[in-house]
Amino acid sequence: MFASELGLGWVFDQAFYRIMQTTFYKYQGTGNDFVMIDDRSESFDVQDLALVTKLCDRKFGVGADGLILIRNHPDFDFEMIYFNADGSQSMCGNGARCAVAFSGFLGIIQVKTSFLAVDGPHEAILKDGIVELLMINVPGIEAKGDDCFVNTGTQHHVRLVEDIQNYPVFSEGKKMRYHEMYAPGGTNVNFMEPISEDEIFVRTYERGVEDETLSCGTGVTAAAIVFAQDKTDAEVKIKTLGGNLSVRFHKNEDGSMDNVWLIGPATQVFKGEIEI
Ligand SMILES: N[C@@H](CCC[C@H](N)C(=O)O)C(=O)O
Repeated sequence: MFASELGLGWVFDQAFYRIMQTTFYKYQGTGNDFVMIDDRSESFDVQDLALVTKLCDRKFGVGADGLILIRNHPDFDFEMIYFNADGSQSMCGNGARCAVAFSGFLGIIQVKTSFLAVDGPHEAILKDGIVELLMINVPGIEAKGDDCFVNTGTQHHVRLVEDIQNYPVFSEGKKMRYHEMYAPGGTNVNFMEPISEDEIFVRTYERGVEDETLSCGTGVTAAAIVFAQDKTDAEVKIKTLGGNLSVRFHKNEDGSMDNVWLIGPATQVFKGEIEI
């Protein structure tokens, strides 16, 4: 209802309307796209999952694979709060790279940053539109039949396949995403094919989007770790449907990984106003 309907007049209508407006930005990292909101005022209601799903809806909202809030934190440059398109929360590698680029745009950070995400603290370097993101340490690779499972801040099943361009990512991904061994939370599902001795192609079915996305940062990190598991210091190039990324890591004697870096572009696409 407008204020004028309450007899308060046009001036109050304008004030009331402005209060409802929030600026958002759209970012993409190798085609994984996000609604990005500077929420340092903490005015976004994080309990309002219907609003998150509405904003991410590609027909009725802005349209995105996820929504990210940037908030202040006493011990870090900023905190990233990430929601999948269905309102669930997790770590997001491409989202974190976009959050770093957005924080640079907002003037919160310059080149180096340390910020907090749901899986813990991260460091990153922002230079010429490329974000190098330090991921959490990875405890190791678990065998899952012929496939593998790796936690790179969130859950990832990884399968080696042939002819990846024609692989049924949606149907096979959906099967593993809901497989009983991952119940009740489920998992993201990645399919990878080696291109050369240091390059792979990766396609991902993403939990929370419930579809294949053009790229998944934590997913390609998991795939790179499986691919180069025999190396002590690895550098893997990755092609996705949405562009190119790279991952480097150090493998310890106990099978764990540290110094895990995800590297690639993060780009602002447009800016708009929404009523929330
Ligand atoms: N696209 C993300 C992964 C998002 C998290 C995932 N959907 C989950 O529920 O774990 C990325 O770039 O890492």
